[in-house]
Amino acid sequence: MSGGSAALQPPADAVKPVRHADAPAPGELLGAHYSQCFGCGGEQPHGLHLEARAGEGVSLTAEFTVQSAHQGAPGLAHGGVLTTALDETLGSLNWLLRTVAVTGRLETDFARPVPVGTTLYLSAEVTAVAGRKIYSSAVGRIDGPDGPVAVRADALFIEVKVDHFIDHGRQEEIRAAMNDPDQIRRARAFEVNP
Ligand SMILES: CCCCCCCCCCCC(=O)SCCNC(=O)CCNC(=O)[C@H](O)C(C)(C)COP(=O)(O)OP(=O)(O)OC[C@H]1O[C@@H](n2cnc3c(N)ncnc32)[C@H](O)[C@@H]1OP(=O)(O)O
Repeated sequence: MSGGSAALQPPADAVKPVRHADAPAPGELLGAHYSQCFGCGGEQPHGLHLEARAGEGVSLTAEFTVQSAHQGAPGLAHGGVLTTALDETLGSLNWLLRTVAVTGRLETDFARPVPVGTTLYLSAEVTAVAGRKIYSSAVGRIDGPDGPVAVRADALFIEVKVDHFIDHGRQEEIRAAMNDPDQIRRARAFEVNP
């Protein structure tokens, strides 16, 4: 992990993250937080369909296979798509804290090109928490979970209230998500602390 710029260094009063008592058990799939999410949703034909699995502590692993719709250069993944995979993986960590948070800052290093058809093996952890600020890091490897690092990222997520989404999201989608009779799906669409 690269450590990131000064803005991504936790302050002196930062504390270790605490896994929520009801966080999914290590090894459990987290599932999509929202079916229309470009990162993890099942109803986005060209989305990443990223699958995240809880790890120990406040960590997780995730996988995503690069499709032809994800190209930048011929036969290679677009860098922004790889950053999306990192963002989604890092964002999923907040479910283990049961905290509603959005990405404030995300810094990505691209270490190797990633060909179409490649599965990216991601691992991520929350490193520190300071008030509303959640610091986390992720790496993505190719050729297997222990293969060479292709991408890495450091991020700062900022805790927000659910109103953040209700105030800023398009009403059509907000209404549909809030009307979902599945309580867990409804909660997870907004990463609500139940
Ligand atoms: C349906 C979805 C499901 C939820 C998502 C779950 C699945 C994951 C999906 C991937 C995640 C995403 O892509 S989320 C979507 C992309 N992100 C966004 O749309 C966020 C857009 N930005 C914002 O709405 C806002 O800027 C906020 C909420 C991030 C911050 O605004 P605020 O609430 O007014 O807070 P503010 O006072 O400015 O900042 C609080 C503290 O954080 C620091 N801070 C704030 N921004 C930064 C920054 N970029 N770099 C460094 N530090 C920062 C401030 O200095 C301050 O530190 P101090 O003074 O306290 O020390």
